[in-house]
Amino acid sequence: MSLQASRIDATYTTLLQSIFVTFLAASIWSLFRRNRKASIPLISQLPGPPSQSWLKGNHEQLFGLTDGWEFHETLAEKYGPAVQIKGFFGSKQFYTFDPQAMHHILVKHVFSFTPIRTGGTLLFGNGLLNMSGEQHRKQRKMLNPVFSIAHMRSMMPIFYDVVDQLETALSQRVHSGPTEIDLLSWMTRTALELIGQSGFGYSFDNMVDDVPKHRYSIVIKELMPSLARLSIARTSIFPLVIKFIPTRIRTFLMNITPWKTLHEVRDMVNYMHELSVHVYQEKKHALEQGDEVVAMQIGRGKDLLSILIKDNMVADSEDKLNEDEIIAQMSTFIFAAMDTTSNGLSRILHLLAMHPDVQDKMRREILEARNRHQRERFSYDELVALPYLDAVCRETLRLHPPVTSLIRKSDEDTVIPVSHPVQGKDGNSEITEIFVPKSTAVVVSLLNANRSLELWGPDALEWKPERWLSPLPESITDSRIPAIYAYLMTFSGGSRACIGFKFSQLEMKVVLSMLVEKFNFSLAPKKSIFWQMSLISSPVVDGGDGHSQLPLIVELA
Ligand code: HEM
Repeated sequence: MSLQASRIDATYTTLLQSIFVTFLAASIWSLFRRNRKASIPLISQLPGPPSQSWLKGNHEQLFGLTDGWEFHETLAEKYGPAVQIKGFFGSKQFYTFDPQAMHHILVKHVFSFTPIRTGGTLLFGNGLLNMSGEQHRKQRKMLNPVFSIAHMRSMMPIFYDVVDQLETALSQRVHSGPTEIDLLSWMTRTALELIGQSGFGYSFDNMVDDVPKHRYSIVIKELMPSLARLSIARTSIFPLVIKFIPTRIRTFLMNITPWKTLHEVRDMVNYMHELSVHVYQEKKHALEQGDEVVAMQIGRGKDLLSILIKDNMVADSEDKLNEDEIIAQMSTFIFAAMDTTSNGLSRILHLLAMHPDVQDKMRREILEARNRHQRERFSYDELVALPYLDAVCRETLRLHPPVTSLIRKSDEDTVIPVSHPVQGKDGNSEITEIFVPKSTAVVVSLLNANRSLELWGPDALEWKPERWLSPLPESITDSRIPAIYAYLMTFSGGSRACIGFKFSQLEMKVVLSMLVEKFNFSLAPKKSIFWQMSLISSPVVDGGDGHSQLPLIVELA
């Protein structure tokens, strides 16, 4: 054999050996993974409540208007932080408030879990709430700075102007003595006006009329009930239609479908979109005319939209958002900001009415600070430095998060770890991670995370603002809970966490500091208030007609 032939032979043998070794390693790895996968506990091995029916599973209990609270409490008490619940048609769902599992779902693998939304892109276009992956990252990059503390500070005058109008409206209604007022309605008007003026430099409401007259205020109130009437078509048929049928054919089909509610929703969505386009065009036009013109507008150029348009103009081309994306943020912000904040604020007012001692203490703190600073309007720093006001806000957002659960769908097979071993439903096994197959619904309970006895201590279910005036227990500070704010899951965590949480905090503090100083709030006789659980929890009168309201007695303090 020639030297060259034997070299070729040796190379050939080495190549074959390498292929064999690689193949062997891959087979062992795949066998190991398969065995590991097979040995990872499944959702069905987790403890959980019995299903109400094969068709609906635990769905109605999970979002039950009246019994939802009890159901969530039972889940935490009886089954712990990693639970098996049932969805439609016997499907298995994973319910959790375990810190490590939440970290996996909301932070580490955030884009492998798609949010299941009420209206999705149909309602709010390509706004932040509906984006995922790279597109979401790009929008967040442009929008995060818009919500900076510096911008919140510069919005203070707009906040005060709106709340001044609220204060005047309430004063006029109580000048002749204690009067029953539906404060939810006023908090909703205030929240819409605040996001209108400081979000887009646009006024929706003069805050004078008994009921708001602007069509947007009416539409935004009617939208959710109308969507609810679209029922199962909204969650099961519409996503498929959006995915597979082009927009033009979709619109044609929608127009010829003889369904009144569908047409009403179409008209509302079109109207909201047209208004957003109109506001955007006006803002852009004003910005082109220069700072002097902008300064004369409602937002004085300090509103979120003006800041976003200006930032977007000078952004690198790969970071720039297109016009549709900017316009879509307007409905997104209104939807995300209005009912969350107004119900949060209403909850605080309700609790203050139930606890006059807390209300008095808060009023004393505000009056003392007013004397100390000798000014009609607190500066940003003075306002956020009021400890008791802060404690009342935090404690209410802890015990009563307006959004109680987040619902996600897993986009791939995944293994979710938990912080502490969970006892399997057989009573013997200790589960430290759970195999969650692709397309499984995952429910993150913000409510139970905030109320966990293990994390917050034995008094976790009590409303105690004082807990925030001394150091929190190590069980919560060391828990590695993935919260964006004060160890509370109220605003979620990770890169999809609430972008408006500072805005909302500020809004609450401006409203409370002005109202509690001026007015006294007490419970209306013979009207017991019940908070119903839905997408965003809201108050109703027990035994009433079921419409959301918060009647309280208001009088000058
Ligand atoms: C008490 C008031 C509020 C609460 C409890 C709240 C709660 C939340 C929660 C839990 C999320 C996460 C939703 C999810 O991942 O499925 C979220 C997201 C969001 N919130 Fe808030 N929010 C409040 C106020 C606001 C305000 C005032 C704004 C705007 C000015 C706002 C804008 C948004 C936006 C745009 C998102 C989507 C963020 C993203 O996907 O990147 N929120 N909010």
